[in-house]
Amino acid sequence: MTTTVTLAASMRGGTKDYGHGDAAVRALDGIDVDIATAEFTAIMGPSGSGKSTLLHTLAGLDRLTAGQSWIGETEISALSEDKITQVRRDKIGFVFQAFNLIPSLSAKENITLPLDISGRDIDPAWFDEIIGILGLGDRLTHLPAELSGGQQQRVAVARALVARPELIFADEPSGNLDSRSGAELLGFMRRAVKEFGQTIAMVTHDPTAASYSDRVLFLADGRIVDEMREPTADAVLDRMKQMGH
Ligand SMILES: Nc1ncnc2c1ncn2[C@@H]1O[C@H](COP(=O)(O)OP(=O)(O)OP(=O)(O)O)[C@@H](O)[C@H]1O
Repeated sequence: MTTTVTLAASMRGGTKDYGHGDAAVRALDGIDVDIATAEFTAIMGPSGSGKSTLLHTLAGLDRLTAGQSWIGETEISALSEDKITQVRRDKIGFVFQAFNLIPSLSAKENITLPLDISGRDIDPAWFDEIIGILGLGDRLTHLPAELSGGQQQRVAVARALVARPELIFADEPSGNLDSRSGAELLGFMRRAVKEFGQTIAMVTHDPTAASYSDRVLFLADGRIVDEMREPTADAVLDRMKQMGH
């Protein structure tokens, strides 16, 4: 029996240089990677190994110097900035450490902003489900400044999920949270993958956070040097130690 894996994102020969001459840094050095649909992928590696650069170039927030990358079937490395912006808006949700909530908008307005911007309707049942699972029902009229860090982060997750993006990119999503809120958030992300078929790619330094994923990619010096399926926190920690982290 053969099974076809659908790809939510991929990269071939991904190379990214910053700066010029003596100051030049090769942040990505010929990366080949596939992000399968309905899978939770964690990206780990020492500081400066290229994790954020990989996430940003996969998401079309930054351009490769050489090589190709795709979101679904669309080769974004071949598109103009305007077209990339459109692909990002239509297909991608972001959960970054700086929550990027708009201070003057309520939690609910922040959550529905991506749909409002792209002129799409809100699916009320889906909205209610996300809000229920994230426990934000009694916080929807609050401004971000009136919410705890954990609640703000959950608003950012709800905003990323509400448009049912094909792919969510997360950069240290639990980084600013206490361990209980972090575990809740990661548990929810895992549920979104298992129960709703959401695809998530997440950068993290934390072996426990990585253990919520289906697959960990290990980066070193801009290259993928290893991967691990069904990771446990201990196995990830051992691997990181071997890498001299
Ligand atoms: N805008 C930039 N200009 C110049 N160099 C950069 C830029 N962004 C990243 N770099 C360099 O590229 C390399 C990879 O950086 P990147 O942020 O992707 O690593 P990382 O693995 O995410 O690191 P960390 O875990 O510390 O966040 C580093 O050497 C970094 O100094």
